[in-house]
Amino acid sequence: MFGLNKLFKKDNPIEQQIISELTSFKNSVFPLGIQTDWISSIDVQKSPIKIVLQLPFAASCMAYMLSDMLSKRLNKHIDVTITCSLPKQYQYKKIKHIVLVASGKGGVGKSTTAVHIARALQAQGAQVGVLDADIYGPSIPSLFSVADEKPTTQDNKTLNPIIKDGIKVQSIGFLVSPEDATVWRGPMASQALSQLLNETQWGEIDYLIVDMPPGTGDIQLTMTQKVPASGALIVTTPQDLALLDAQKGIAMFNKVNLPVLGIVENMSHFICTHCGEKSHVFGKHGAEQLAQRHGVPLLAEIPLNVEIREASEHKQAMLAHDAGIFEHYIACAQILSSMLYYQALSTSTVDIVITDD
Ligand SMILES: Nc1ncnc2c1ncn2[C@@H]1O[C@H](COP(=O)(O)OP(=O)(O)OP(=O)(O)O)[C@@H](O)[C@H]1O
Repeated sequence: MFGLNKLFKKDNPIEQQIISELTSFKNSVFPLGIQTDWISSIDVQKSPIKIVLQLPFAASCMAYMLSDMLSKRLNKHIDVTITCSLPKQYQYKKIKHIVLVASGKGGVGKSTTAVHIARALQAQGAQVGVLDADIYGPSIPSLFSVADEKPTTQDNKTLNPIIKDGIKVQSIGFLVSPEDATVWRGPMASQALSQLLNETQWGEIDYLIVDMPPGTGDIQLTMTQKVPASGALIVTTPQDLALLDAQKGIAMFNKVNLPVLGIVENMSHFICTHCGEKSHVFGKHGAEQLAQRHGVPLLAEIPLNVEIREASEHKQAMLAHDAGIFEHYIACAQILSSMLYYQALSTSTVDIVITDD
């Protein structure tokens, strides 16, 4: 509460109103409001009024909506800037969070989703890595258009990740041919994943996104057990078969007590570019019902979209940050990042001091 006293001692009424609006603002990214110690500065002398927030998760794109909300409420021109600085709590080496991206069924857009969520986290100020553990079809190198590159080594023991657009990329596809990897059994695959995780020079990373092989069998289970992850994201399409397999994915993660952070429904609907009509090509409400049944959030409903397909197939072109469709990934990344912050907060040890008074 130190921050609150410090800030409220200032007697500028506009400043006080801004603080009060920010701390009482709640949505899915700020479920408990904006804490006063996240407010770095408020400059009411400037026009527009400048506010700087430093968040412990990656949600800098919330700045637009907060600027708009405050400008309307105070009837003044207010400009919010957000930076991201995660607490220095490491889950593994210098990695703060590891998130597994999984799907029960192949071809639902798991790798595409993993890549764009990674990019959305990075676009919001986080340091991000992507580890491609999909032994059946490692597509991350081609999605980042680094398929022809090979990781280098300085000490002949560890590998440097490939760095693309500021994201550190490592893939099983850089090291073994897919033909060799598809015949692996669980222990070999999980051993390869551990090696890639341990023997890559990740440096300091906020979020390591792991693209898992599709399916819910022995291989995926042993791989999950080998990685000290914060949680898993399940990607599915609205089709019955995909949903059934997504359910098996939830059961698999429950079995090993790994929190399912949420479900992403990919190819959720199609919006006609001519008339704007929304059609549910593969069915409706399936992922929503699945999420409700298992008490996990539905983090995004990503449309079937030609820009997404072209971005992954034209290899040289990733989905541009300013493409309208990218907003779906931004929104998903913000909630994911906020959830991970609150999850870590609730699991970190609290020292209880009992005093006489
Ligand atoms: N929302 C979308 N709209 C249009 N095309 C998409 C969308 N999501 C993914 N795709 C396309 O679907 C194909 C499969 O995607 P992707 O490789 O990401 O699936 P996957 O689940 O990782 O597959 P697997 O795990 O079997 O390798 C790709 O051609 C990709 O461009």
